Amino acid sequence: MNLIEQHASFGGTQSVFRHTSKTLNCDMTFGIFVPQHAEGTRLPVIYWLSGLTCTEQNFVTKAGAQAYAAEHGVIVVAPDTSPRGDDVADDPAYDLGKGAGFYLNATQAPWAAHFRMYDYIVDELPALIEANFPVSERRSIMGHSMGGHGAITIALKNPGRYRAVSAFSPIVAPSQVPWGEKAFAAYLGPDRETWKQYDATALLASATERLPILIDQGEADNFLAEQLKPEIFTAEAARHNHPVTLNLRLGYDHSYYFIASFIGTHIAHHANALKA
Ligand SMILES: N[C@@H](CCC(=O)N[C@@H](CSC=O)C(=O)NCC(=O)O)C(=O)O
Repeated sequence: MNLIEQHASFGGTQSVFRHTSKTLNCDMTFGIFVPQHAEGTRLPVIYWLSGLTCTEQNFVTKAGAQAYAAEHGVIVVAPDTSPRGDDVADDPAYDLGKGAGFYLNATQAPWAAHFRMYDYIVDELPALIEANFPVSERRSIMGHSMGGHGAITIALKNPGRYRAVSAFSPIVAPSQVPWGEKAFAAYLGPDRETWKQYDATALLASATERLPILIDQGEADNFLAEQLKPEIFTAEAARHNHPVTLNLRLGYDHSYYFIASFIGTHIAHHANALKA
């Protein structure tokens, strides 16, 4: 692991590291905020998953999470959104290939060689963090848009692994919206049955843990009607008695201005669950 940058922030440190990922078969970067803490203590950790076109930098520099993580004494890890490098397959469009890993394990050429973001986020990255930073086994997960899809699906597929899950403007029904249909067809192939394993709405029926899901959604979000459709998810959650809180925020769009406005309430929500 190599340190790329480090800054003092709210009494703690915001760093970016690079490491070689065996899962993704390439070098990856991630951001990590570690609050001030007593020597020898281990802190709970929140994993943040970013959206389309992002690297770790978008969250680290725009969300304003450090102040709240410092206040609550939680570590926050923000990985990149896809494998990177010259030999990694890509597409000219912003919603496929690099920057658009969709937090799944691709099965189709040319993607399958590197695009295994599901295994990276669930297994390799936490193992790396737990071996090198003062984290406890109390972990939670949150994300934005494509990263909200990642956070919710990963929590639903891994009962007992996360103590809280939340999302900003998540893609909750990828099999039913253009972003998801395009990415899932490319990464997983045309058989829609295989898509269900990464579709939050489809996963609700078989979930074995009813971990409450907190969602904040901007009402003025340009992607709301075509790509996000939270009403599909809340209706299915109600059918399965899965607790979902959907806060519709008047006037807010899809941007990090929205995330920064409510990241404090999400980190407080996670901290409560992580410390309970
Ligand atoms: N470039 C695209 C839209 C890209 C975009 O809005 N990306 C969002 C996430 S969207 C869902 O995953 C984002 O977080 N961007 C980074 C940022 O710093 O705002 C277009 O123009 O349509």
